[in-house]
Amino acid sequence: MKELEELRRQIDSIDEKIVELLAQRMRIVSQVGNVKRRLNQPLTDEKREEQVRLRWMSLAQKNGLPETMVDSLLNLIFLYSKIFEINPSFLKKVVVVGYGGMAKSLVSLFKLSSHEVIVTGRDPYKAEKLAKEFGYAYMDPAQASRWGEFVILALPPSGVLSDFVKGVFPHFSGKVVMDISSSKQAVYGYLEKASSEHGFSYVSVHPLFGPYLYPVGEKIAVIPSKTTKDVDEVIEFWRNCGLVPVKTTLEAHEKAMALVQVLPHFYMLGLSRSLEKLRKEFDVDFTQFETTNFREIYKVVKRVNELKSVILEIQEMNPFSREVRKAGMGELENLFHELDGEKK
Ligand SMILES: C=C(O[C@@H]1C=C(C(=O)O)C=C[C@H]1O)C(=O)O
Repeated sequence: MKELEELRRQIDSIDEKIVELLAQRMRIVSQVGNVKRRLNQPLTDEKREEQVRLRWMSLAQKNGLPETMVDSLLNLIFLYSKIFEINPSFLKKVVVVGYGGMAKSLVSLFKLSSHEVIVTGRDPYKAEKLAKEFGYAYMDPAQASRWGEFVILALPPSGVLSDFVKGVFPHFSGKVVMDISSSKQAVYGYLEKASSEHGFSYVSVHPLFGPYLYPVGEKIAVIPSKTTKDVDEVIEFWRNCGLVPVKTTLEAHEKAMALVQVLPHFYMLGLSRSLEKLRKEFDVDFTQFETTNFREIYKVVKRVNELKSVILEIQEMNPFSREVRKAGMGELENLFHELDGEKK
């Protein structure tokens, strides 16, 4: 017991040094950012990253550490370096309307990249609670919208279409307004029209990740509209938050989501139901026998069930849903007959 405690004390003291050194590295990275801005150079320097990587690899080899470990650590360090290099003059006043999982995920990113943030929403208490968690403040929706430069509608489509948001439209004038819905069908045309009536710049975005904290390195789809003034500024903003922006069109986005969300979710819901049905029929607890593949698959099945309301909403709203589900069914049937045929 004593021996374990002593070893853990040593680990704690080393961890302290690692964190201090990382902080020191990030402070210098931030100075590099200043120099690059003065010299008008891009923040990412792939050649330099390659040199750093080679140097780490050789140091790791000398010290008996696996290359894969160095690789993962460096990927993370490079990612965060970009955030620490951010142009302070690029920092934005961001209003987050909403306090759900995705609102929280985005606020955590904004915090990481030092943007100024106000959280607002229909329920002031819930909005204030989220704001305070990250050291930010609440303002009422009208006041917040006048204060902000970027307004993020982190709401489900029903929220975007509500009278609550409609009432705030007049205060969006001159701002950049973004929705984050995964299915754009209901909201895109509506917000585009509102933006031209109320004089705001509308850009639709879709974070391609779930409601997790600090989703650095994940992708975000960016869909300009007729009223989008400066899409490059928006792309730069999301890049500076540590995300990877993917510029696209409404149609390409909906088609891609039909393949990336509608079809896999459809299969997963079907799999979930079949498993439940067969579990009863066979009277067997399959979870005791899970294999490596099954464990991964079942994790997804469970997540899909947890997010069922959002998932059903996407099934309902994506304009290509029916077509994609039909194709999916057809292929399952083909497969069924093929496999049946092989048996005979
Ligand atoms: C810090 C720099 O900026 C970026 C971050 C790097 C790093 O973390 O080592 C390396 C290259 C750049 O992409 C730099 O150019 O030195």
